[in-house]
Amino acid sequence: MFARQVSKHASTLVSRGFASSARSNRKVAVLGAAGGIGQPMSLLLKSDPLVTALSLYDIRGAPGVAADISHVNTHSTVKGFEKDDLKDALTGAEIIIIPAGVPRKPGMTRDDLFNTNASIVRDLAEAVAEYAPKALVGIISNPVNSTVPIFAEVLKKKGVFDEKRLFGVTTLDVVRASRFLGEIKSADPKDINVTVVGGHSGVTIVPLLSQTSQGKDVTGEAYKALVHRIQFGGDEVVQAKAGTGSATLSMGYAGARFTNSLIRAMNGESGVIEPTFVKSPLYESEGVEYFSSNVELGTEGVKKINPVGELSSEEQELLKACLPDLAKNIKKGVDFVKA
Ligand SMILES: NC(=O)C1=CN([C@@H]2O[C@H](COP(=O)(O)OP(=O)(O)OC[C@H]3O[C@@H](n4cnc5c(N)ncnc54)[C@H](O)[C@@H]3O)[C@@H](O)[C@H]2O)C=CC1
Ligand SMILES: O=C([O-])CC(=O)C(=O)O
Repeated sequence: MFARQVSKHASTLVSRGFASSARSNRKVAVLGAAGGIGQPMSLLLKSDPLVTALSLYDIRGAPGVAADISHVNTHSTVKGFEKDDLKDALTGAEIIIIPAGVPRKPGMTRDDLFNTNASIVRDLAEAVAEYAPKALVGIISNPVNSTVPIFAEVLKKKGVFDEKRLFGVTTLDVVRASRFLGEIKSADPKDINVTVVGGHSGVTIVPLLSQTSQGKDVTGEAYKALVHRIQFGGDEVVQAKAGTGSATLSMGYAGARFTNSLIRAMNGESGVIEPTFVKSPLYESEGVEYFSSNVELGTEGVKKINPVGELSSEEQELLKACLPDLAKNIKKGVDFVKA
C-alpha cells in the first residue's frame, strides 16, 4: 500500500514537472543534511525517481538521517557521513546542494549571518574543489548574495572555477511569488509562474509580476503589499518560528525542485528553465557580477542566461534599488576570500 503511495507520489512529481521518467546515474550530495532544510530536502530527493544515489553529510547527525531515509522504498541508495568524512561524501557526486550554516533569528538580516556562514561555505568550497571539482553546486546557505561569490573565489584560487556549474538557489522566491499571487487571484499556483530576478534578500529580490497574465493587473496598494510579501517572505517565517529558525520545509521543497531541474537538464531534457543566482553578464557593467534571472539549464549546467525582459516602471524602480545592495553583498563575499 505504502509502496503504491510512494510511486504515486513520484508520478505526481513527474506530472507536475518536478521530475521526468528518464533514468540515468545521478549521485546527489547534501552538505548540512541533518539540519532543518537538509532533512526534508533529503527526504524529497529520496522520493525523486531521477536521483540514483544520495550522499548525506553534516558535521553531526547525518548517518542517523541517512539510515532513516534509506528505508523509504525507492530505488536510490543512501549513505550518511559526518565529521571528517567529507572526502567520501563528495567523491563521485555530480550534484552538490549546500544548506550548511546557521539560520536567522527575529531581528536579524541575512547579512548578519555572514560572520558565521562565510567560513563554513569557504571550507566546504575547498573540499569540493579537491574532491568533486566537476560537480554542479547549488548554494542555499545565507547570505546567498555573498556565499555564492565566496564559493566562486575559492574555486578560482584552486583553478577549478567553471561559471556554468555554480548556482545560488533562489527557487524559494519563485515558489512564494507563485503561491502569494495565487492566493490573491484565487488561482491554482501550479498555473502561475512568476519570474523573480536579482538576489536573495529584501530589496534585492525583484519579482516581475507584469510579465505574468495573472500578475499584470495587480496595482496600487495590492501591488505594493504583494511585492513586499515576496521580498520579505523569509521574515514572515522567521517571526512565526520565534527564534527557532527560518524557512526549512518550503526551502526543502524548493531545493528538491531545483535539484530535479538540474538533473532533468543533465539528462538531456530541453527547455528546463529556473531563475537562479549565477555569474551573469547582465549587470556586470554596473558592478554586479552575479545576478539571478531565468537560466536555461543544460547537460553541463548553465546553458543560456536570459535577460530580464520588458519591465514596468515600478519594476525598473525595484531593479534600481536592488543593484547597489547586490553589488555591496557580492563585494563583501569576494573580499572575504581575497583578504
Ligand atoms: N537560499 C534560501 O532561499 C534559503 C536559505 N536558508 C539558509 O540555509 C541555511 C541552513 O538553514 P537551516 O537548515 O534552517 O539551519 P539548521 O541550523 O537547521 O541546519 C544547518 C545544518 O548545517 C550543519 N553544518 C554547520 N556547519 C557545517 C559544515 N561545516 N559542514 C556541514 N554541515 C554543517 C549543522 O550541523 C546543521 O545540521 C541557513 O544559512 C539559512 O539562512 C534558509 C532558507 C531559505
Ligand atoms: O529568511 C531567511 O533567513 C531564510 C531565507 O532565506 C528565506 O526564507 O528566504
